[in-house]
Amino acid sequence: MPKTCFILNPIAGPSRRLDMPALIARHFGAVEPDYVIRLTERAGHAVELARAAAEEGFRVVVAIGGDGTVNEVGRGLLGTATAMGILPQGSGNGLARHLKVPLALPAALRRLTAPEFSHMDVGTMNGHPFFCTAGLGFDAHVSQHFAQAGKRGLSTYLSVTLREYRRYQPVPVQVYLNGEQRQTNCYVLAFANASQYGNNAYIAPLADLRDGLLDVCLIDSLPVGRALRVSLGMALGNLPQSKAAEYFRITAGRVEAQSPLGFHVDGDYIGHATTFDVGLLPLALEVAV
Ligand SMILES: Nc1ncnc2c1ncn2[C@@H]1O[C@H](COP(=O)(O)OP(=O)(O)OP(=O)(O)O)[C@@H](O)[C@H]1O
Repeated sequence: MPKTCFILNPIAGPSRRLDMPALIARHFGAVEPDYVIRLTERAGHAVELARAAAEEGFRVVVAIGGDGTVNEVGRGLLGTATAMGILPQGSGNGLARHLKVPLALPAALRRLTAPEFSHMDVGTMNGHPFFCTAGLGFDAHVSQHFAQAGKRGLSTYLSVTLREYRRYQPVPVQVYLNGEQRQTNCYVLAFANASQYGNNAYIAPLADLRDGLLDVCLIDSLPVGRALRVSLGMALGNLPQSKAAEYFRITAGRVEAQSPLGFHVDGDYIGHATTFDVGLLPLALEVAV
């Protein structure tokens, strides 16, 4: 059993009152255990906790939460010899689903007692690492308003999405991908390292965590008929075939927006900017799943 540090985000996901220490003890042992559990106290704290655990020599640091927690733990572990595990406790759990981590906690914990180790690519957006997806436009706009909603969970997310759909206006952008330049509107410009946003919403179903490439999904406008095709395509995992979105594969890209545009990494709204540099760090993070 690898020496493991669990980092628990107590606010992630739909509120549940699980006795996590007892569940972990059942699988990892309660007598002289070779693991610790540490709770985050604020946003950003998991980066520091993960980095400290790597310095203490833990072989695996497990993020207990959703993609925001995974992002923080992953950032803390970049450049260290410690692997990241995931106990999915978020609302969307995009990376966990992509990596086929069991969503049922007992099964996920069992796997962590003897995990498989491998490396995955890491994306960067204006220097912010991402493990699942990053994006500009409507999805970032929704992340921003979701963060301000005061409530979390899927139903809040869906109601914010519908409300903001009626208000959102796309922004003209210059996009530089694979040495080609194009002028377009950015309704959604998603950069996918993993295939989905979470909740099996497949924005880039062919994305591969180990191919050294980011899959780019461009949607330049979203009238109602196309919005329905995009939603269905994301749910069925056949958005590329539906022709409701355009796809590219890149190792690096740049976007220049005519006016400030919001961006997110791994579902968390970061801020607004007018230039965006996107890159990839091949196989930069070790994962234990
Ligand atoms: N103790 C804390 N108090 C407040 N916020 C926290 C705390 N610990 C972590 N956070 C923040 O909580 C945010 C949400 O966490 P996370 O993304 O893991 O859950 P989620 O949004 O429910 O799941 P998903 O991203 O899979 O939908 C993260 O951005 C993180 O920075």
